[in-house]
Amino acid sequence: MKAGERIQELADRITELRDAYYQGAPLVADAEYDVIEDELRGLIEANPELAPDPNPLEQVGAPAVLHAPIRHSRPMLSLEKANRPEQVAAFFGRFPGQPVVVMPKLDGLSLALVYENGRLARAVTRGDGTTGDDVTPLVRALTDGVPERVDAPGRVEVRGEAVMLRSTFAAYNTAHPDKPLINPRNAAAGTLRAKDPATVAERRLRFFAFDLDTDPDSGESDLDRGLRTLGFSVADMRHCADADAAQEVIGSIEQQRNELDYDLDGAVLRLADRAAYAAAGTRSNSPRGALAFKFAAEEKTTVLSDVVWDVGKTGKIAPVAWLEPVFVGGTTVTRATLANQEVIRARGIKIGDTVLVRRAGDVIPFVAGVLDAAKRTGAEREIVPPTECPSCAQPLTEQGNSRELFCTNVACPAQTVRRLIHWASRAAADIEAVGPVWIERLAEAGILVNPSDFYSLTKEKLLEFDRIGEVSAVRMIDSIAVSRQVGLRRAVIGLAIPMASEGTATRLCRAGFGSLEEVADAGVDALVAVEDIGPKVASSLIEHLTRLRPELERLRERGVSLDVREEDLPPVVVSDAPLAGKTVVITGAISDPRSGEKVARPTFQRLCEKAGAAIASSVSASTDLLITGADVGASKLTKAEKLGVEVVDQGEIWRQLIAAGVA
Ligand SMILES: NC(=O)c1ccc[n+]([C@@H]2O[C@H](COP(=O)([O-])OP(=O)(O)OC[C@H]3O[C@@H](n4cnc5c(N)ncnc54)[C@H](O)[C@@H]3O)[C@@H](O)[C@H]2O)c1
Ligand SMILES: [Zn+2]
Repeated sequence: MKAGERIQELADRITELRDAYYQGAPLVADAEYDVIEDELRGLIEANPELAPDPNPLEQVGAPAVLHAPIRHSRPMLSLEKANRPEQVAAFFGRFPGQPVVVMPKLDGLSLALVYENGRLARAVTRGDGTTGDDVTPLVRALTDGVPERVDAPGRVEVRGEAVMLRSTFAAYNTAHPDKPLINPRNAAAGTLRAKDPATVAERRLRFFAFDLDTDPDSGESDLDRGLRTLGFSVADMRHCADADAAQEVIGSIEQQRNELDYDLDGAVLRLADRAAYAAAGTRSNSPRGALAFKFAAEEKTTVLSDVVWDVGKTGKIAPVAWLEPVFVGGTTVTRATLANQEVIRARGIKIGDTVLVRRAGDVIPFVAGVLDAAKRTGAEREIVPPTECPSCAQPLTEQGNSRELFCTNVACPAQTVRRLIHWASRAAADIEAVGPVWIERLAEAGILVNPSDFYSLTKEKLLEFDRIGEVSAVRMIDSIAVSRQVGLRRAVIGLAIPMASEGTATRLCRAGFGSLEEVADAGVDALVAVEDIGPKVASSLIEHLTRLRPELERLRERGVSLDVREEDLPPVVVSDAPLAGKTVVITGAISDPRSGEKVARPTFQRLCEKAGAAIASSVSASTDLLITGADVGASKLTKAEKLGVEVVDQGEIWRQLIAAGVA
């Protein structure tokens, strides 16, 4: 094909994809759309004379269907993209000596908030960049972080991103299996397209500011400070003196991506000084004073080749998608969850479909839906839920409004294997040397049925199997022996009692229960008296521990400890506790200065607790100390600095712990 034809083809496709995307019904994943833009950009660079007219690469958004059009005071643009360090260096090269901030590129939709004489006058979407939609009532009703008043005279315009938090997105999809949202970005955009705020009341959004327009003679010259002074939550901006520093911050934002409660698709570099940013001017569709560094995609499309119904440790039968391998969220994904039959029905998914796979954060990958149903050939097959257990062939029961399927046969072989694997897992007995494949083999041979059976295994028994040598057999037996010290907390986890979470196990220990038998004998009232344990969790504990009574006896007979372990008890605070009353956050790698050995985070936390500290997981205004180990990420430090939290090196804390006799 000639370049000119290809250029036109790509331009048409981009227009089509943008229209669909900005109407809330994308046809492809963003990463795939970006590939098409990149190809077009490359072709136009090589053949400038063949540039299409109009050139979609010089336009912003799509000519939206506007209900209440408002013209922007200055255009709301797209951003120039980069994905290589040289491009970051080139950006710094263009603005020698100018301070630059690096911040996350939030994946939501941009809004312009206009304040007149201190009052919110309008909230407007980007639209086609020149004209957007007035969405003030929806923003007022649904978006957190948009103050009604700011302390500034005249006209002030604040721009930023409205996002749906991942937690809001997940909670909404759990509560509404019949009408799931595709992803947080699409959900945010859809929310602000609603006709009536009441219909989308559970879809709350959050606004993070990243741009400020005020009377040039007044206010702060630094963007971050200017926005904070007005009372906004600001995209997390970090000042960087040079390209190396910026590249480091970009790396740390990408690394941190999984821990954040919002989607981000890159990092934005921008001149920190407002006047310098304005003076840099714009290109046809992007400001010159900013650059977007793109991260690896968390969503891709691929073909759903089959669906397998998997029996879990509690008997839940969950649909698992088998996918053509796809690189997403930093790994190659071949399996993803489809949640339950309601979700499959609501998303209209069939075998053979091209589906959107999302792998964001630490959540297991899931199939978010079919994007382009027009691509169907007719060869797709319905996904039919089973009527009997794929493992034991017993009839299934349906539970809850998402109609989850359960096999209630306690002797179900698949459940047995899952429960054994769970018992051996890290969070429970941690039988490191006996992996899932071995557990399955031993279960098939009838040697393993209950967790207690691990503890009557012998080296001789293992050596009867094919493909196992003396060394591994000994390793397996040793590993099982060590796991006899499992203790109350991890045993509760390992027994996979429905509704009892890891938190439940921790709280039982801290509430003073001395053993698993004590919990089993406690009665509902005593269990409900424990913090955060409700009547349902309490009765599930009693029901299952009563059923498991003979198993508990067998475990005891075989030398397994079901008593509370010292480390799971509330810490006994030493007298003259050096950290008494302090809320501390620990970050970085910790090691004992006396031996140089690495110390696990929970162990160090425990020492700090004994020294009187309360442990928090993230830095906030109520944090007293940030204790830093080796290799500390920039983000926590910046945050501590901003909030005025004292930062202390681990060396100083170790000195205090040792002096107080804690360590
Ligand atoms: N799937 C599809 O079919 C399809 C179609 C069109 C576009 N898209 C996607 O939409 C995006 C298109 O680019 P675009 O021009 O709309 O946006 P962009 O990627 O060029 O980025 C500009 C936008 O980034 C946002 N942003 C977030 N954090 C920011 C920050 N800290 N500072 C400045 N801006 C920030 C703003 O909303 C701004 O409008 C791409 O990610 C593309 O993949 C997808
Ligand atoms: Zn079964």
